[in-house]
Amino acid sequence: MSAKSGEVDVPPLFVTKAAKGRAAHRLLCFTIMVGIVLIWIYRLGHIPGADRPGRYAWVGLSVSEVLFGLYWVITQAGRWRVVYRYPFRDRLSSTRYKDKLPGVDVFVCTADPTLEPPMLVINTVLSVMSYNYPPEKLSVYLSDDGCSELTFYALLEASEFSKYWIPFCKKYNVEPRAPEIYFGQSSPLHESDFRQEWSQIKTMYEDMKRRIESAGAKGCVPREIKDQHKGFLEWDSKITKQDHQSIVQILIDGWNSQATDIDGNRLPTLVYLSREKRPGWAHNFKAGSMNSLIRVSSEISNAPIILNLDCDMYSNDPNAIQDALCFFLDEKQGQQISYVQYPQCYRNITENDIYANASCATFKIELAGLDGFGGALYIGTGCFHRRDSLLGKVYSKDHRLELNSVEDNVKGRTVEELEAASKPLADCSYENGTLWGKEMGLVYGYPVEDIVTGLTIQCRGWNPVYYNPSKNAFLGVAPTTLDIALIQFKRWSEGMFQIFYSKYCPFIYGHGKIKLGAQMGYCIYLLWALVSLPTLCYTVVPALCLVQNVPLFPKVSSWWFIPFTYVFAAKTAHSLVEDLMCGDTLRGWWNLQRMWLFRRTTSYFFAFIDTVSKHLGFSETSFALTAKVVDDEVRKRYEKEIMEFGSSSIMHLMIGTLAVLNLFSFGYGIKKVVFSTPEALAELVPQIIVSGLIVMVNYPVYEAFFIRRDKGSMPSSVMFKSLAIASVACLIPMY
Ligand SMILES: O=c1ccn([C@@H]2O[C@H](COP(=O)(O)OP(=O)(O)O[C@H]3O[C@H](CO)[C@@H](O)[C@H](O)[C@H]3O)[C@@H](O)[C@H]2O)c(=O)[nH]1
Ligand SMILES: [Mn+2]
Repeated sequence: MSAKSGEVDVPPLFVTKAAKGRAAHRLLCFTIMVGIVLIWIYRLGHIPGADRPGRYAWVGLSVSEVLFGLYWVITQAGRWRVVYRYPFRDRLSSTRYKDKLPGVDVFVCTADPTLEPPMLVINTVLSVMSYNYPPEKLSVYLSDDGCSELTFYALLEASEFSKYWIPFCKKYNVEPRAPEIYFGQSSPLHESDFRQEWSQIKTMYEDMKRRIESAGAKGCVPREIKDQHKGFLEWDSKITKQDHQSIVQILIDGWNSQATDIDGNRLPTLVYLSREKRPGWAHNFKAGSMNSLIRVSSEISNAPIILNLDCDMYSNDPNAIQDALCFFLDEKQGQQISYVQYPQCYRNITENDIYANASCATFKIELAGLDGFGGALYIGTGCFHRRDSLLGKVYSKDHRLELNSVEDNVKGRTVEELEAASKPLADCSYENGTLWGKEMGLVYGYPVEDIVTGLTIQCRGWNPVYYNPSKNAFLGVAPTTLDIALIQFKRWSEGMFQIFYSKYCPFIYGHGKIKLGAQMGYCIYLLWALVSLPTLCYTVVPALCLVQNVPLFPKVSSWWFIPFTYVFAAKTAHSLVEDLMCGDTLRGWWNLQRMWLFRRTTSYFFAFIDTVSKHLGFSETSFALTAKVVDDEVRKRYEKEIMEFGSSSIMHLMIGTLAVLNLFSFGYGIKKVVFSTPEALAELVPQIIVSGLIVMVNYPVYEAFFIRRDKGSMPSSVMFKSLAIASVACLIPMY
């Protein structure tokens, strides 16, 4: 910067670099595109005459291939301009920024003490309370949509335990700072002060865990404990999850110099919130809870930076705040940055990731690709926000980060005064007639509140950042059964398709506000539900036509066979190489292919159906919470990477039926190979290959049908239904 402008030239706090190999990748894309166009030309030029069978099937496949091709073009937005971000944490620690560190409010959301056990929740809370960050600038808020006395009790215990845990963490620099994980990982070898303290803290932790879990088993908090804190008075006999007043309890008043740990150091502020719920009031799921958190925290600490976490996402890096601040505080580019999104990584991924939860390529490449177009997604957790942009402010040049401290904001008020002042902000009626949920805070009406909110923030002129550090900053819990995994994807794909169908459709809403690449990038996800249709067509039609000897592809010996083979091989090889480069195993990649098929034919398809039925007014938006705990037997199977089919859900029926159908057609194909002339065979070979591939991918389904006998195998009712539906389908003539 020139001396004229009066600013000093300072080294940047972060840099952005383009990924390597862009030219080679673009060349590959080009060849694939040529192949896709050739396929379209072939389809158009070879439609069977009205007198030949398979005309409709042909049209179906053609439409599918056009949709696949267009969708493929859209997905290129995630790979065209990949960029990586590199913050310089060390530069931030220079004296230049010492007194410029902003306050940080951490929001943790929980919604159900059974699906999200209090111990899990407080581990997350403890991990963020012990960040290497000045405690007087750090406040942690827990929003409990479950309004559970047990969760409150656990948080109260955690506030006591933190007085020992935080100094222990900082003194010995232990990691990670979620005690459950830490104590489960290692133990000090040598006799030392450290070891002694380690055992003390561990015992203390286990005692606390026992108390909390026994209260959980009884379903209530013991009387003698309840008498120790005024907060329990809120839970009278009438309270239920769906019907209760606002509860705000400040458990640690971090601005008070008396609130210290056992070594006399200040503690971060800790607040419990359960917003009001009343029958008949829409509570807008997580978005509603986040908006209450924004308001309540503004009354208490009002930090300019907000970190938003799901209750299962513990902090794995005690210095993560510093990294994120490098982006916000950078002199030149920081002003415009609205949020810094981290990838959603999991702690419980097995070696070959049977349910493909890790999505390496998505997190390592695609999201970084969207960032290249200025379209970094907000994915709901692991995200640092600027309070102002989250509140709905439009970006402007003279915007600055208010560096107020908790103390300034509290203005000498007592804990009771603050609680009383913030409760009304969490009441149902508070938002009436305001812009909350529309132009302020998180957007209401979509089960993926995060994606749509991120989009609106970008359209207001802000520039978010996607940052994927080599050391995971947060680790959550991934689904451990097929059903849970598919239901999660159903919620996502449904929510995203609803956005596509709304006024927020990126091509319309984002037009002229964000780059075309970013608009397309959003649609990679928003169109998930729609790609279920061509995928279903491809898994059903070639198989049905095969059993009736109706050819749908060019002969193997024809030139036209080449583009089909090339597009398939190039895309497959590309995804394999990409996945292996991202650190996945070969089996992991194979599992991903299976989950790709399962998700598209179940989650996305049912999401599509539900979206349409909602559009017609048959049903309402819901939010199916992802369970974070399963019973021991199920967990063991997950750890052994055995697929869990043990329920007769519609998802399983769909998967089973498609698997059986392709097994039939593949069997029929093999019979043909053995008994027919090469002439009669040549036309059907491509379909035999398609069915063969589907059969290979579906191997665990047959195993669950015919071989396995454990509780995670497919219920026999599902098997009989699948067999029946597939057999009937094979008898329908194809015209
Ligand atoms: O009414 C609700 C429902 C959910 N939650 C919380 O929202 C978080 C996410 O719910 P979860 O069931 O774990 O969903 P996931 O499928 O893991 O969520 C992903 O997708 C969601 C959008 O569908 C985002 O909100 C999440 O941040 C993102 O992690 C959890 O902490 C819940 O406690 C609430 O606070 N209130
Ligand atoms: Mn989750």
